[in-house]
Amino acid sequence: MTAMLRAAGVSLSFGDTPALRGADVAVDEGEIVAVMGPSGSGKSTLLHCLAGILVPDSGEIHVDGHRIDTLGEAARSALRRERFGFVFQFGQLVPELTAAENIALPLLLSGVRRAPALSRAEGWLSRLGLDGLGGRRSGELSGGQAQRVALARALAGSPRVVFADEPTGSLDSLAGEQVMDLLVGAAREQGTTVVVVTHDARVAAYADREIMVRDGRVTTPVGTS
Ligand SMILES: Nc1ncnc2c1ncn2[C@@H]1O[C@H](COP(=O)(O)OP(=O)(O)OP(=O)(O)O)[C@@H](O)[C@H]1O
Repeated sequence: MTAMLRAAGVSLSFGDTPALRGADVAVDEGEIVAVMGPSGSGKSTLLHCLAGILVPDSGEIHVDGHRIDTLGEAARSALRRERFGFVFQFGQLVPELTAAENIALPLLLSGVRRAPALSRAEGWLSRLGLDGLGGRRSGELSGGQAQRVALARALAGSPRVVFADEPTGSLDSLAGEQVMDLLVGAAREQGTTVVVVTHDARVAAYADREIMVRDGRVTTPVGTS
């Protein structure tokens, strides 16, 4: 079976700082993988390479069997828009837009008309327990609510892969659990592949598999094969 995501011998430095040093990883379609490891070990950099945000200095990145690190910025940006969803630690909602408009934004950017995009956004709001909050702006939402809106925005376009970087890092444990329940539930239902960077063992427990990044390389955690 072709891996949905594959990094082979990926190295990347920021100036003199090596962030990745020959990282290898493969993630199957529909798999939920937690990326763990010490601070500064290269987890976010690996996620950004797999997602086509950063281009490695050497090595290869393949998505669904196609090499992407050789593509130009426009093609990688189209790939991200069409196939990937993103959730970051601090939601990163557009403050000028309402919750519903934030969720609808990627749909609008991919050519869905405003009315159906907003109606799909409302469907996600209801599914995530946010009925009635569609008209609020991000400053009028709690952290947990805003993060659920960010999750809906990531999922609304039915992406093949969701990349989440510390998605619960700014939340208390109850709100964090809600976000992970919703992310994992939706991913399982839609067969979405999920890569989640986390320091939190409770978040990693939602994953099918944990990978450990140390000193810019992927290692397998002790005690697993
Ligand atoms: N934009 C950047 N410019 C310069 N150095 C960077 C940049 N991004 C990351 N680094 C460096 O690359 C290394 C890996 O960073 P990365 O953010 O991937 O680690 P991480 O494992 O995700 O860390 P954390 O768990 O603290 O978020 C670190 O030494 C970091 O300081």
